[in-house]
Amino acid sequence: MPPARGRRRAPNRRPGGPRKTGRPQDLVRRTAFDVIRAVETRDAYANLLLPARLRDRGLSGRDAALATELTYGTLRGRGTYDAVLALCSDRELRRIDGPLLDVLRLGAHQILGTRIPSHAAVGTAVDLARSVAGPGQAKFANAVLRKVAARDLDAWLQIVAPADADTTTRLSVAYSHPKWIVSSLRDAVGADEIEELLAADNARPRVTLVARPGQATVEELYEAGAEPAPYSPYAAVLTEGDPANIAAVREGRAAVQDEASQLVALALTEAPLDGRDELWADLCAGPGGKAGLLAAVAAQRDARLLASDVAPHRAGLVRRAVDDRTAVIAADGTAPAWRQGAFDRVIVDAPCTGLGALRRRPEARWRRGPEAIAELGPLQRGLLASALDAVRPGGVVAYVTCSPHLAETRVVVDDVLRGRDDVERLDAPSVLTSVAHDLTGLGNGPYAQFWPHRHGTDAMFLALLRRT
Ligand SMILES: C[S@@+](CC[C@H](N)C(=O)[O-])C[C@H]1O[C@@H](n2cnc3c(N)ncnc32)[C@H](O)[C@@H]1O
Repeated sequence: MPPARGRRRAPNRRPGGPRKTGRPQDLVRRTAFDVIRAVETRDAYANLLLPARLRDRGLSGRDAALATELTYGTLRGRGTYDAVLALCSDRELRRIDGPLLDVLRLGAHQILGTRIPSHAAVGTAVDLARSVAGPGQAKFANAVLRKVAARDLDAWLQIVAPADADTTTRLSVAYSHPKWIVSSLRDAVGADEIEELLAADNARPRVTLVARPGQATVEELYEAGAEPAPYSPYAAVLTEGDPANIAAVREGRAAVQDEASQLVALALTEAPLDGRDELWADLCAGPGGKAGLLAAVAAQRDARLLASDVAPHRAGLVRRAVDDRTAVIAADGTAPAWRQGAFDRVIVDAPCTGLGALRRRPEARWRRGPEAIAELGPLQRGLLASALDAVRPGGVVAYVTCSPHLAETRVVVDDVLRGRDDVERLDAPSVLTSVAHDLTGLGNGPYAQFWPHRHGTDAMFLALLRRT
């Protein structure tokens, strides 16, 4: 591996914001850095902020792809990179200023997680350190990153995550997940599959589209360059290109939506029901992914959907995803604005830790600790209880989370049902297999659990409950 050389100061470098006339490569790294900082300092979401920054800075094609890879890779690998950096730095990481530490993480990712030659990775990171933290810190960054570059990732992993370490610690460092998440995921998936799951969380997710029935077809998406998706009858996979370049997506007839999200919504529409099937509700609808699909299916069946979310701006986003036949309101699902027993089908896609979507939101793993589980529990139980009251006897409720954590999934459902004798559990895996092609591996029922490593989807949980 060639040694990293000290870089000369680039002409016209300003210590502040990115230079408009800079080399694209500087702008690419600066853009990744700015998004990583915003995630760190103001709880920004990388998947929302990055596309806006790429647009503002005129980055497209390969430059946009590199900025995306650097941003997501650094956020994803932070746990592993911090363990390596801690061994390469004579300062404790917590004593390093936030911006400089983020430059070091970005540099470590380029060195250990990409094919960028080490000397270029170190050099560009040192330039960035000089720009955001000054010349003295650039020297420090150079010294640290040259040590990082002395080994490849496998060699570092043998040091920071040795085979004889305690399993949770080893997996936590090797797969860059906080220990509490490793433990929780192992409780949910089992010891045999935990490594595959953690590895899948670190893989780049495929972009899946939904062709909203009655508005677009998968054939239309194939013609636009998408490919068949394995499970959902309405899904297509986009292997390259920007979804916004597809007319059906631009016109709101199709959308980006994970296949498991599509299937849990479809399962609600197909769960067996006696009698009337006219009025459906989505109690946690924002920003409208599942509501968009439910509204499209409802229109074909002459049913109507009420889509509600407690956050007015999120209810506003739902409005854009549904047709005019759908009523959209901002309301607290635990304090119903509707009469009890009003609906035939209700979905509660409960607010949760999002541990099932770590592929798409890599920063989520660092954002909250295990206390989030306890904080969300009462709300999840309140929303499910309210949904069961909102559905008529014989009607069906889907309880959904984008987390496989047992305390957010089966424990919530079991707790709520323990207090009532008017609910029966339907076999969610059977209903899901009836709406999907070739779907297995969802568990033995009555609940269903999708997994990134088994299905290539988010780890979505589904319970289907019928009022008696
Ligand atoms: C997991 S997201 C829903 C995602 C949505 N179903 C979709 O497919 O796009 C959870 C939503 O619950 C909403 N929420 C949180 N507390 C709520 C409450 N008390 N009543 C209704 N909605 C609530 C949040 O604002 C958030 O939009």
